[in-house]
Amino acid sequence: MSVYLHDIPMTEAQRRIREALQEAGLWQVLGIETLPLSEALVGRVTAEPVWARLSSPHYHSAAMDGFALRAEDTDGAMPTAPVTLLVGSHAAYVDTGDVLPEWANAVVPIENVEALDQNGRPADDPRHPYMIRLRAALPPWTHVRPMGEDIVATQLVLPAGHVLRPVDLGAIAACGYTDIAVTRKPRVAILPTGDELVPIGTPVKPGDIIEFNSLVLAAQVASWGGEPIRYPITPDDENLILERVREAAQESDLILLNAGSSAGSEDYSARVIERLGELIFHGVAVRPGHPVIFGMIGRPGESAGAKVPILGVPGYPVSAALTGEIFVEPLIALWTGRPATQPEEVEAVLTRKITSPAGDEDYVRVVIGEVGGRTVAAPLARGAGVITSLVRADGILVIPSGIQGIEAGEKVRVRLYTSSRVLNRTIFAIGSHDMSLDLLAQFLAERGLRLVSANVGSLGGLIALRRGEAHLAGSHLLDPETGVYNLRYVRQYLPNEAVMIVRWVGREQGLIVRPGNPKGIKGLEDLVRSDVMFVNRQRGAGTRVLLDYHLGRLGINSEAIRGYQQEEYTHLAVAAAVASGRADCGLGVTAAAKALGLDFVPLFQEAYDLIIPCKYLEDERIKPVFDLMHEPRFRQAVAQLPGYDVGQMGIVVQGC
Ligand SMILES: Nc1nc2c(c(=O)[nH]1)N[C@H]1C(S)=C(S)[C@@H](COP(=O)(O)OP(=O)(O)OC[C@H]3O[C@@H](n4cnc5c(N)ncnc54)[C@H](O)[C@@H]3O)O[C@H]1N2
Ligand code: MOO
Repeated sequence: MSVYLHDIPMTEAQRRIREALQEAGLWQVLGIETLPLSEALVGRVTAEPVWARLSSPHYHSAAMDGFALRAEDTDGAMPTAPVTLLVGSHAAYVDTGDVLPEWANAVVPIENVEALDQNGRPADDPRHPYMIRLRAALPPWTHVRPMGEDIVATQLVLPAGHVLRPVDLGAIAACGYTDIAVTRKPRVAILPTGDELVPIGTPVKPGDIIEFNSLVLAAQVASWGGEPIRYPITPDDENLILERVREAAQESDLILLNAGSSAGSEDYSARVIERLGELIFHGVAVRPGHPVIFGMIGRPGESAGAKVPILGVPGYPVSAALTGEIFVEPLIALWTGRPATQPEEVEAVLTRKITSPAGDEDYVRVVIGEVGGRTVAAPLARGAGVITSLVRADGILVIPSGIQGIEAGEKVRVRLYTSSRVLNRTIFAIGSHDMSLDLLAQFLAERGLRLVSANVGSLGGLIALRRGEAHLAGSHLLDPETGVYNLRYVRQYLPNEAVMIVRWVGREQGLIVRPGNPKGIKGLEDLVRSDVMFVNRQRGAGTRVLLDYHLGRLGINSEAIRGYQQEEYTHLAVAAAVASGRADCGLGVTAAAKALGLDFVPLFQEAYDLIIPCKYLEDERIKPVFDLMHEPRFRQAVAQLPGYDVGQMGIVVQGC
């Protein structure tokens, strides 16, 4: 039977991995080594319990600088009836940590005694007086650290399977050890493959992909307690890949063969594994990451039984990173003898409907906020190539394989990447994205706050506010009848919610044209020229509304515009259409033209407002947003963005 790209359920994949490793004698800790405590052992796992050899302290020790004495000798001491003790026979000076004299059982701090000379006058050297006078009695063992206060010899200090932290090393040394038995770090070979890959730092041309999966996988392996070995890029050549894998099998405990896992003409991973050993599965019903491969190959130069597990890690960066989390982390946990990581989970309300492929376990990246007493989760981009979806993610929502989707408003469980404490310091914005919000996020971070934004367009933002799922929404919806921004839409979509509309920025919209503006395009009037090809935004986009509004005012019939029907979904996609020559111009923001080195014909200033429910105006998280609107340093930073105007920032369009 061919196992080639046939998805099996996750539990079946886990079972096959376990059985293959059990058979190879690898379903256990890989090895134990005894290392000096002076080596960097933080993150290593104890291989055996640590039983104290010594007590700590291992003698009765003074806990204060002062005088050791017998507590009984101070009985009856009072402010009006002091007790005097002779130094030498009844009291002895000690520093903190000194051995307590055999005969003593308490220490009085030096500042609590009168140090006197033979004549009862203050002594010249208070540490070596003739006698001391006390005006309070001391109970026995006052200011003494008795032997074993910290650790009693024979006591369990740390169990086996414990991940060492800096403080643990101190306790181990204190209880009499110089070295410790820890589990061996699994060596994980990481082999990036692909003709299109170029090393980090190489100037790129179209088709080149900066090789970074090996960087991510290596960092994951190191952070989980393994020892990564990164190999150079191997081109898409079956024999070269085979040679590299063979080489890696000699020096590693696990091989991660990256990319070439799917069904493309140059996807060799499965074949290479078959040639070197046994292909155990190819395809698991998880998204992203479904073409993952697992096999066992022989270890060259060793007995026939010696095997090395190999994972074919899918090439798409999100798939690669998640494959690390799902498959590699538990193996490193097993081999190092620690429990697998159990992420903290929260229950959250989903802000947007998501669909999921039937039969697959689906890993949806989400951002999370605490809004109006509820925890809400907004899904991020789903593409397996969108590494920033993992960078931005606060957690992962796993949709089980039997479920084909989840409706907005349903409760879901999310595995957290971000600590739940941080979520309380998060402002959750849903709506139209604007670059100035990225700056706002930076300035808020200086104040210990996090701004998380989910970009769903202006209208989507108003709907999120209506459902109580955001603290604020950015919006730039023009009313074609009045030429006023946002007001009418807010009344229409939020009839029962008191909200403030505050002007945030003015943004320049204009025509994105090729460098040097070869067609001499000056305004919307030029769109009807027979030699001009236009590219449009999709219906419902704020920019499309703006275009139609101005065409109407100028009396231009959209049917006369060549390319009016060509629709793109983002500013950057419009710019890309112009850059490639598919269109001569399109309406968009300055920044999109700049990003692709294009020219820009400024036409209109549009308003981008923040819509904030009145009930959040007093929220500790929202106040700094208003402070920043008036802070010169912030206004200046926004004004420096190309095509931005902050002249009206902070003006209240509709108050509470
Ligand atoms: N006919 C099918 N095609 C694909 C399937 C399928 O089931 N049938 N699955 C898709 C899925 S899902 C994934 S995931 C990918 C897996 O692809 P491969 O493992 O074969 O990897 P490539 O095609 O070589 O690369 C995919 C993508 O990732 C980039 N990449 C690869 N390595 C690196 C690296 N080290 N650093 C950064 N980026 C990397 C590569 O350039 C590609 O853009 O297959 C789908 N196709
Ligand atoms: O399922 Mo593929 O693994 O990322 O998109």
